[in-house]
Amino acid sequence: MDGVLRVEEVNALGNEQFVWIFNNIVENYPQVASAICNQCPFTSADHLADAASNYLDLLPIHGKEEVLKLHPDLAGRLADEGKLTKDSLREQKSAGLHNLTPEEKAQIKQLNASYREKFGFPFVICARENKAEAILQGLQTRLHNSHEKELETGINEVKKICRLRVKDLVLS
Ligand SMILES: NC(=O)N[C@H]1NC(=O)NC1=O
Repeated sequence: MDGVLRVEEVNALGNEQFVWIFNNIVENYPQVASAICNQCPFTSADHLADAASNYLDLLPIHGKEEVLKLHPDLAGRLADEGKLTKDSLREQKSAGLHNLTPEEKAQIKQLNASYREKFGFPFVICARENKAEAILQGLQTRLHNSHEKELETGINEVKKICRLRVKDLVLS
């Protein structure tokens, strides 16, 4: 499902339509779409994703933490309850997180809880670029990082997720 709109079509959208279409390029954070819609015309899907990335980079520390907090845990409660956004559901499935063994599931839940307790925001990784095993490995490794390093790493992962979501919506 790569690309539904040509960039010319994106540039012809009104602000409201733009925000409606790109509302979840950052999970549960339509503010990014509102903030970049007046940067039209875009030359490509990557140009639009760059605008979203720049917006995220310019957020103050607290704003970055808030963005991370809007992400559901991987293989967490919302997944168990069928309450993920359709984007997150697809991403988590692509990493094979719906096929974890009970032991792996218990392990990821425990690591997610330790991570959240240490940093105050959830562990975020681009699930489409990783398989379950790499995610578990990443969680274990990243738990040892500093708060500053994880804020930066988490936001970089949000940018990767965002770029792939933009490319789902815009022909590239
Ligand atoms: N916690 C976390 O990383 N969640 C995100 N990752 C991803 O690829 N989609 C998500 O919802």
